[in-house]
Amino acid sequence: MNILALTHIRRVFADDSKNQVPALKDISLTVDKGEYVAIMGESGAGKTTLLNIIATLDKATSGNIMLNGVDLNKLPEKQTAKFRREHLGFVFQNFNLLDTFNNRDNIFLPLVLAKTKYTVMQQRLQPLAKQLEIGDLLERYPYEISGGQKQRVAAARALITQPDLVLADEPTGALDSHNTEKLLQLFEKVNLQGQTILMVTHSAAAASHSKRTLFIKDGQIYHEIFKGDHSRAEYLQKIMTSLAALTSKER
Ligand SMILES: Nc1ncnc2c1ncn2[C@@H]1O[C@H](COP(=O)(O)OP(=O)(O)OP(=O)(O)O)[C@@H](O)[C@H]1O
Repeated sequence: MNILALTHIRRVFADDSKNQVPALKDISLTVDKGEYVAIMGESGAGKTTLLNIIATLDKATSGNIMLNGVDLNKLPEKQTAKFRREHLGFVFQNFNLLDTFNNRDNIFLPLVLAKTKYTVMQQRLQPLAKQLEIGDLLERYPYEISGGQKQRVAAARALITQPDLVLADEPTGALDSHNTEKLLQLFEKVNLQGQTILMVTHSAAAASHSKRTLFIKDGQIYHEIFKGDHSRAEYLQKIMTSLAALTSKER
């Protein structure tokens, strides 16, 4: 069953001199429930534009987009924030935690906005905090913890609503190798538990934790590869070969 379906999505921006910039030309893709998809491509290929449209932060110029049976083109403007909160989880490169709230309240924020009972919030947090190794950090503030810890708090905030889809934009971009590995292992684990994940990354190593990698070039899907029965090392090799082809001047 697919949770996300994009059909012939185009996004054209008008730049300062009113020139048309076709950021996405004709994107069709589906993501099944329980998939873990990485999106790669050179700078300017259209990855963020694509993520913003899926995140309901931007609207396509044309084409259809369905998320869990909801036509996002028809979602009234007033309902987008609520829809985002209830159906999507976000993990960003720069964490986006609020320094005025402690870590527990940062994690609870989407549930507070959804008027969830405190006991339910606590019940959901307990196993997550254990899995993410942040149990001892909940009373501290974001500015009192490390980057890796911040990203695990942000992951808890994304996962606590049990969203249909987690959207991750360069989630390991600001992390050292140890914390990168830790976060990627966590993503793999929650994906095995059924969480659907879509992750934009510039890192082939990060993409090799996914089950499928999509390559975008000039606003179009250029190629996709599946992990299938390959080992992580073999999958990584395939990703790197595809990336080399993607970035070579002849193509
Ligand atoms: N608001 C905008 N107005 C005009 N052009 C835009 C706008 N946003 C993006 N673009 C253009 O659309 C294209 C795709 O941009 P996008 O940010 O999606 O690329 P990206 O693949 O995410 O790049 P990066 O890896 O550098 O973040 C680029 O040519 C960019 O300059």
